[in-house]
Amino acid sequence: MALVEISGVNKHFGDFQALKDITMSIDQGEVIVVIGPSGSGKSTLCRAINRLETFESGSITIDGKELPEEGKALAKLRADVGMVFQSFNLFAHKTILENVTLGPIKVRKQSKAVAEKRAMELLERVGVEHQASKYPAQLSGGQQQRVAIARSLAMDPKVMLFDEPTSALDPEMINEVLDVMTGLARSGMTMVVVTHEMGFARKAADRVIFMADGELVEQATPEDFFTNPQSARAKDFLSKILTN
Ligand SMILES: Nc1ncnc2c1ncn2[C@@H]1O[C@H](COP(=O)(O)OP(=O)(O)OP(=O)(O)O)[C@@H](O)[C@H]1O
Repeated sequence: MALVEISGVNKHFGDFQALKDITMSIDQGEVIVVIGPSGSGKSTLCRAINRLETFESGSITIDGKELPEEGKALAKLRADVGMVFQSFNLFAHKTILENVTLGPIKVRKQSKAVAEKRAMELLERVGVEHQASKYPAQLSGGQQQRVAIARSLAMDPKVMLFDEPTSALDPEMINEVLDVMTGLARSGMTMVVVTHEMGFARKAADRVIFMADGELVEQATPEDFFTNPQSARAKDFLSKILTN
């Protein structure tokens, strides 16, 4: 069975249909990169996977379990699904180390010593271990986003969702975050990444999902998608981003 099963998902904002009958599955260890024009529903799909967005019909299961709509079960599910946003969403009044240990201590009931040891390993993995005692505002955007990745990893998620993780970064910081994500992809983490970074899609994706107008239009390996897109909409999208 696939780790994530998305089946017939429909989502409206008022009269506007943002997701149209989305069906797809994600295997353990698979890296999915979701691309498509602005407003095509990529973020909405990503957010539906951990119920930051509700949807009217269809189902999403993670590890065979249907997503609960609210309450403790939903909190547990969210702990299993790491999410990294465009805005880093770190706690401003907590140190970097506290940002990473908070979830494991509160939700996973780890001791402070265990949580701190693991947090330091993760901060080292993303290259910001020397910043552990600082506060988020003292770090660059790229460093803060790497802390956000470490914070998600500290919860030992089954799947990691990234919603345009480099869009808010200055150009020189984009690669340092993408390098961390590429390492994570190669380590076997199951990942769904919404991004406009086509280089990352080519390098790290097992499968590219192309969305347009709320539909899942195409899915293929990056090599097939970028060299031989099938639909007119994908060809049009690629011709625009290649000429920009
Ligand atoms: N909370 C909301 N209320 C109303 N409309 C919304 C809301 N969130 C998203 N939408 C609309 O749904 C559509 C899909 O939005 P979504 O953010 O999923 O697109 P996207 O493909 O991620 O776009 P981008 O690449 O620009 O981030 C857009 O037309 C957007 O305006």
